[in-house]
Amino acid sequence: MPADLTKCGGDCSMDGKPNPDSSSPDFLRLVQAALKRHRPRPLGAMQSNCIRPRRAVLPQRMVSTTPSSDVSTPQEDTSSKDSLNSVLPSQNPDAQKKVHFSVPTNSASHDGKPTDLDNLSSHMSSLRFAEMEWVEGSQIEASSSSSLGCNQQPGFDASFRCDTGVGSVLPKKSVVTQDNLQKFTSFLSQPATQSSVAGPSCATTTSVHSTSAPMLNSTTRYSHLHQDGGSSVAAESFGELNINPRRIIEGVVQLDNVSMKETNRMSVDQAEAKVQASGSCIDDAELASSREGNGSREQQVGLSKESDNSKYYSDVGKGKEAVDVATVQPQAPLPATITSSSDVKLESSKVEKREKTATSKGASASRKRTYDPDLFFKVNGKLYQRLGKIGSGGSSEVHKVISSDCRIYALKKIKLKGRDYATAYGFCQEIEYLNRLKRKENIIQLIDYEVTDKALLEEVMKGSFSNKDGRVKDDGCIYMVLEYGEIDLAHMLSQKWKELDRNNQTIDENWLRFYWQQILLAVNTIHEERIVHSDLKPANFLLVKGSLKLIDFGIAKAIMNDTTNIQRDSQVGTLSYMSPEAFMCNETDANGNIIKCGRPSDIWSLGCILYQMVYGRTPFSDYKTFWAKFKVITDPNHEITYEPVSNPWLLDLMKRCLAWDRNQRWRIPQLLEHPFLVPPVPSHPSLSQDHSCKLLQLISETCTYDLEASQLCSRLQRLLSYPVEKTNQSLNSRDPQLKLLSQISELCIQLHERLTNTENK
Ligand SMILES: Nc1ncnc2c1ncn2[C@@H]1O[C@H](COP(=O)(O)OP(=O)(O)OP(=O)(O)O)[C@@H](O)[C@H]1O
Repeated sequence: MPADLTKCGGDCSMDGKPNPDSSSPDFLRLVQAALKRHRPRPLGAMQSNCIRPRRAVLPQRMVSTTPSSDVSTPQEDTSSKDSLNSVLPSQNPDAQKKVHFSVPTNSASHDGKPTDLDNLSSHMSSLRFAEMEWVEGSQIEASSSSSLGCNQQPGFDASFRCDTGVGSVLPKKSVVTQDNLQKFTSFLSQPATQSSVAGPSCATTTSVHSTSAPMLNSTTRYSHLHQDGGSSVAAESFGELNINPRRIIEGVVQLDNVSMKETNRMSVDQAEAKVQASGSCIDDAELASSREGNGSREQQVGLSKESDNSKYYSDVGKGKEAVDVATVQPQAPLPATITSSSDVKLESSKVEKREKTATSKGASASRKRTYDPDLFFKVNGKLYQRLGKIGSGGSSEVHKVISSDCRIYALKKIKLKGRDYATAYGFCQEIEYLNRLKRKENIIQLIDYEVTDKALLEEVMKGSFSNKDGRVKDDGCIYMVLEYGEIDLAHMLSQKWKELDRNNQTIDENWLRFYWQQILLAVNTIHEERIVHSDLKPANFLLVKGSLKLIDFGIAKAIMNDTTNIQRDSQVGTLSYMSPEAFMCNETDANGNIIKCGRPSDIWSLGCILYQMVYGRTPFSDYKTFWAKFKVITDPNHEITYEPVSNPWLLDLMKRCLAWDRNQRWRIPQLLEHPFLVPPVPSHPSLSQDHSCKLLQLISETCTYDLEASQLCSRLQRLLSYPVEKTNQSLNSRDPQLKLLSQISELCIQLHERLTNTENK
């Protein structure tokens, strides 16, 4: 079974029912005991999803406000071409990044039901995954078994309320331990940020370590994020001094064998002298940056005063590493706040000088290790100290890290060695998408990245893909430095439902509205960019500074310019959130059209998320195995069960998203206008005594599920109740009176037609 597939479950035991395959009392006792030892940390703790999904992008155009067929002929705006097209899957059919499972092409009948289960079965077994591994409710087993692809870390809690597709992996320790403290102080004192000779970051990463940064009690101390998304541990205390921490951090050139205190007190001139004396390759441009960044000596003095007060800083700075000159090629452009003013000052001659240095030193020198790889990651010459593992997907490990300027990030490391080029190519596409989504506030921000296999990266960037059959031989890795998310929606939901269960309550509608709207806005952002995510689930929404942001574009796909759909070679997604068409992708439907996935597929996943937010479980959580889910989700006649809810609009909303026919599903702009989010203005209290509106009230009550009729009723109510407010003019003269009457009669006719049509259906 492919490793990715194991993550697809997402169908961990979220509904609290025992997994029949793991119900051995002894086993459960052991697992429970283990979990009890590791209580989750609340906010600030790291999480991980245990069982991962797979998923899809679309070319640039406005999102249609009307649903359109996914099986349709080209409908998209062909004029909008973008760079992503060059790496579209259809152009590179083998480039499917994450192949979870592939349902045989002929295994489904036109109505979507599997007709040749034997074929399907043999196909699936050829992929070497067993049905039992998909048993829903096996979250705990999944968490504790690497065979299920969830490498839960010790010290993490794995308790769930529902099948979020995420292992609740809250790190027991997200702060630097005393043991690591010394190493970290050394890190701060060392020339951790090297000049990346050829990269764009080289001009910006003249390294400088703030000695006054509060020590690494990062979960509690980092107080606000900068624009680049990094959580600045230092920011809080700098703020007190009314000093721009960035300028100071970037301004002080850190030297080896110079204690932190000394460095603090060192003037810019002294720093320059030291740099020159050290024979490092930090050039004038960086020193210029140093000058500019430092602001004033007074600032440094202020800074050192603060650092003097910190017991942590008294014995640091005995760095052993020399300033390292990395020769990493330019890759991700750094965000504005990371790009220092030195960028501007870099003259072309100096850039050339750097490039020469880089070339002469050779590639091997660039990655020469002068740091402890167990403690640090190096990305484009910048060191990041590990603070703890956040989680691991089928393809990656994600770590919480801190940079030398005391910002907290998430670092995603994908090992490429042994992978086929098509898969590796797909991984690189995530970078492509994240670059495309830069500065989109509801998408996690990529701060920096490095692909150690330069040839591969070059191919992705050029959009070519020649080495289709080969495997990555080198010890290649992709490193992505990402904005750090405090908690994901899966864990938030898990905690919320625990709380609700404890107090015997149901979900608070305003809570629901708040997060649902953010979810919609985030997905709208990618849909507007013609990207289909394909793996929407609670675990892929991270809370960053109180806002939900979308992550994991590992299997996202771009919609071609001339279509509304993405082309897939295999089904992708997390089972519990997968749309019927995702299960049947590339099959033929009843009309002989090829079934494709598009934005409606994401809407289905959103429906599953909303359902889970409302009920605490996903719509198909009762169906435990892969086959049971496959059968029920692909059955157009299957009726999803909806328990009663107090707000009929909420029910309506879930149904709009979970319509089996993808053409019936609402698009995001419509969902954003749905009455659940934008409730109709309630009638004025006096209206209840107003007999003229009684009829409308009665009609409203009988057409709860008819959005259009309800809206017509409320418009009529408003016109009748507040005619002046509506017309914005006096009704004393005949003209406005007649105008109003004609408006009312028009609405009455529309309502009449609507109700007649509904009756006749
Ligand atoms: N920026 C981030 N901040 C905090 N946590 C993150 C961040 N990015 C990812 N994570 C966490 O790390 C884990 C793995 O991340 P991600 O889903 O991106 O990996 P992946 O390998 O692409 O997963 P898969 O391939 O299985 O879908 C998840 O639990 C996620 O919550």
